[in-house]
Amino acid sequence: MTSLDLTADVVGLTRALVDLPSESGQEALLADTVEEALRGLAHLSVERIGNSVVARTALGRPRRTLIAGHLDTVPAAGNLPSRLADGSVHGLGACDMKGGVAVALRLAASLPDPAQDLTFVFYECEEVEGDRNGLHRIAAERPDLIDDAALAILMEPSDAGVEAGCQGILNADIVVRGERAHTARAWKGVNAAHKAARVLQRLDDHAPERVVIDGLEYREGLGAVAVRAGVAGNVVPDECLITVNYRFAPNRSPEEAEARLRGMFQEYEVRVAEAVAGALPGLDRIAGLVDALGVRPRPKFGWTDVARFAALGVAALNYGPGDPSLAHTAGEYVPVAHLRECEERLRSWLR
Ligand SMILES: N[C@@H](CCC[C@H](NC(=O)CCC(=O)O)C(=O)O)C(=O)O
Repeated sequence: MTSLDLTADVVGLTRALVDLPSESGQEALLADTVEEALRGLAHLSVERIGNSVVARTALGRPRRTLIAGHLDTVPAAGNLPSRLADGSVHGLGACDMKGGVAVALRLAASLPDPAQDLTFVFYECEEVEGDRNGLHRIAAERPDLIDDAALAILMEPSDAGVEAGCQGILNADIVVRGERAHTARAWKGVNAAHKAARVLQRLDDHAPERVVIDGLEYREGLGAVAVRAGVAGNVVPDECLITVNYRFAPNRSPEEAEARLRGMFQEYEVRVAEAVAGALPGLDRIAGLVDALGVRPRPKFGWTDVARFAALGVAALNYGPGDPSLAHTAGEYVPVAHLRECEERLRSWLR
């Protein structure tokens, strides 16, 4: 098994993490490697839950801060192994979010006597359905490991600035029905794939809302991410499923988001697969760290586990290296300057 040297420079550590592939569901080797490295640090007690690793100090400080990063990545896109070019580390997960994980590991190794107690969480399956998420499992099985923090810092890519709150997600299928027929006598049937064009057009015409909360403008999004139809090459399809992904502002509940989607497609069956709340920015609760970092918070458009911490009553924010708009792209990278800046700023705040 590869060993991680947590005393090494954050750039080398980021590259080592990228070079240990860990698509969602396949994090075991990376989790083993992270666990082994953390167990070598006498000031941390380490627990393993599935393929997630939690490491905590127990110094009796009056306040505890939690720093978390997910170990998984989206599927590879010909972007391995890592490479260092133009002042950035390139490769699968470099931006989302092995750069952030490297910063957190460096902090775990280099702060034996911090001003606050610290909890580090490196977890599995963030990029997939919520019930597979490692933090979901920890919250269900060992809430004591994470619910005593006053603040949680998610090292999600946020351009080395603070992104507050996060938007909710709703995934659903819109079902378009037709009638089967032999394609040689297509006029006897109704082609559901053709009728689906009306749904796609409505989605294309839709102008997503912009919602301002605490001075931050959250941009909603609604679009098709898959279209499925087809019985056989000589059959007029009687069903077409259009899968939509709706990103809704954090002041809407999942129920409200669902009602809005159903209202927009009243004449169709809408099958909701998953609807997860976002998190309000909560700027008053994160002001201490935001002021110390000297940054102006921006809104987080992607869903992150700040929502889970908000539900647990723990104040949380996104602060990590990498441009979030590069997340999930084949060309993702993380600038070396962001890695160094995030590490240094967090270290001086925690020290
Ligand atoms: N359980 C969720 C998981 C999706 C999480 C993912 N988050 C990010 O990509 C954060 C990076 C960013 O945009 O800043 C997402 O928003 O898709 C699910 O249901 O898909």
